[in-house]
Amino acid sequence: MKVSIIGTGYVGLVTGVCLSDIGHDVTCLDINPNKINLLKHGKSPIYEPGLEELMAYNIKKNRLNFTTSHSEGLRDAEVVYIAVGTPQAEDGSADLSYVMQAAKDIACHISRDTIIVTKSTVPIGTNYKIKQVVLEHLQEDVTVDFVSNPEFLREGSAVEDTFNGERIVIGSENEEAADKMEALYEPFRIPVLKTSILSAEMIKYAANAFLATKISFINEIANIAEKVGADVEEVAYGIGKDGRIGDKFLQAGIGYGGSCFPKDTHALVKISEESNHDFHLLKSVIKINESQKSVLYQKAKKRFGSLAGKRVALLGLAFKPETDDMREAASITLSEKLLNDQAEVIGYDPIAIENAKKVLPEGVIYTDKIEDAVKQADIVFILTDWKEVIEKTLVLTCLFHEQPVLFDGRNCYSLEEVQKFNIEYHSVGREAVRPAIQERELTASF
Ligand SMILES: NC(=O)C1=CN([C@@H]2O[C@H](COP(=O)(O)OP(=O)(O)OC[C@H]3O[C@@H](n4cnc5c(N)ncnc54)[C@H](O)[C@@H]3O)[C@@H](O)[C@H]2O)C=CC1
Ligand SMILES: O=C(O)[C@H]1O[C@H](OP(=O)(O)OP(=O)(O)OC[C@H]2O[C@@H](n3ccc(=O)[nH]c3=O)[C@H](O)[C@@H]2O)[C@H](O)[C@@H](O)[C@@H]1O
Repeated sequence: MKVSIIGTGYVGLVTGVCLSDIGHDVTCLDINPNKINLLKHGKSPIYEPGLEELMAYNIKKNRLNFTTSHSEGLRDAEVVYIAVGTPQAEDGSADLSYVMQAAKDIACHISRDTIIVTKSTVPIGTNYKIKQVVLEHLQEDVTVDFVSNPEFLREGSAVEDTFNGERIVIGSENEEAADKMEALYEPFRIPVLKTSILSAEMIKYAANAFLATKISFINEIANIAEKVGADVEEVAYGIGKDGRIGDKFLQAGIGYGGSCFPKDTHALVKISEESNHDFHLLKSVIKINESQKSVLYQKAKKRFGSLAGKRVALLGLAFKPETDDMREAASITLSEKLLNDQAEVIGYDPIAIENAKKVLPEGVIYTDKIEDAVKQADIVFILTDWKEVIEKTLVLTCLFHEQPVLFDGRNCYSLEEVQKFNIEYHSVGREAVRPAIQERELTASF
């Protein structure tokens, strides 16, 4: 099928590349000329495992094109996806200006019967607004159908998730359009769920809100576990074995970040308010997450009193491993707090340093070697569980520091493993581990 995708970000680009890989003729359109220029040269503007290779393969097969031109990008398209950003507006709601602009652009440039598919995460009822805008601006005498097709991929495994998703949601009020979309996705062999447009839009927000709730729930359990002497890793394992609870998204840590959970939870609170409903639960989830981002800072303050003059290494700056996305990363909150306390901050990330420089406060220094970050620091914080960070941090901290103190925001190590090292180790929802000598001194003083 001839498919066009508006917006070549994490969702639009991955969707376009994967649809071309299953044989569709795909054109990706973006208003950012720098992105399109890179893409035309086979370079991905984002770091996403496997994406660049797949892109190169399909460009070569001549079924994947990139353009900034609406007339070129939308002409002859049978299916047009809207995959532009829906960032958080100041009042917490989703900013729909990019979506509505895309809707106008489509209306002005399509030249045949088209299905307009909204992949961007949009508040319930937005597809009707898109329909209104399109019909107002339509230039040709063509038939347009509307489908809500929310996206569930995760950054860092976006290609893998697209090929192996657990469901594809197709919200439509037109059976023929829904069938056509089902046929388009058929080669993926992923179960298709056909719903109303409004339900499809709601499924997306409900899914993200539920996952965010699981994370805040386990983080609260972690905070209590520390106080009562339980171990959150054991607790998560124990409750995750119950099939009704499930073992996923129970990793305690420094809270969720990223481009979606934070903004989508706020947007759903706003949607609820507009429907005269007070979503107490979700408001608490957001509040818990905000305070959870400071957990390592609080622990370090408690341990050292003042952090002034201390150099803190932040290992992992991106909001999660395998991505260069810095949106709502815990490193932002932490570096601000540390610098405010007159601490020095040295940041390391295997991929995200260039993006980090654009958003972290002035004063943060960077290194592209984890060894340097640990060596130059007085205190080490693990913020993102990159494979390299897990593999090297414990050993490097012990190697370079006379009295090593490690604050682990992702519970990368088992306590048994840590006990083999002469290190002071603070993690989330578990007791602190003290070095053997310090432990002996503590016992002797009683
Ligand atoms: N990032 C993710 O993992 C996921 C994102 N989503 C949703 O998908 C949507 C897109 O998210 P991302 O891909 O992260 O956004 P992004 O910010 O990475 O990319 C959006 C792209 O749209 C382009 N754009 C904006 N207006 C345009 C226009 N009028 N014409 C052409 N291009 C235009 C921008 O230049 C940018 O390249 C959002 O609604 C998001 O909530 C859904 C699931 C996963
Ligand atoms: O709508 C979206 O954009 C996407 O949002 C999330 O995907 P993403 O934000 O890319 O990454 P996740 O793996 O969900 O992680 C989000 C954050 O939660 C944190 N997290 C995740 C899982 C967990 O158990 N604990 C935890 O703290 C991660 O460290 C990260 O900061 C959802 O998982 C996707 O299904 C959804 O499509």
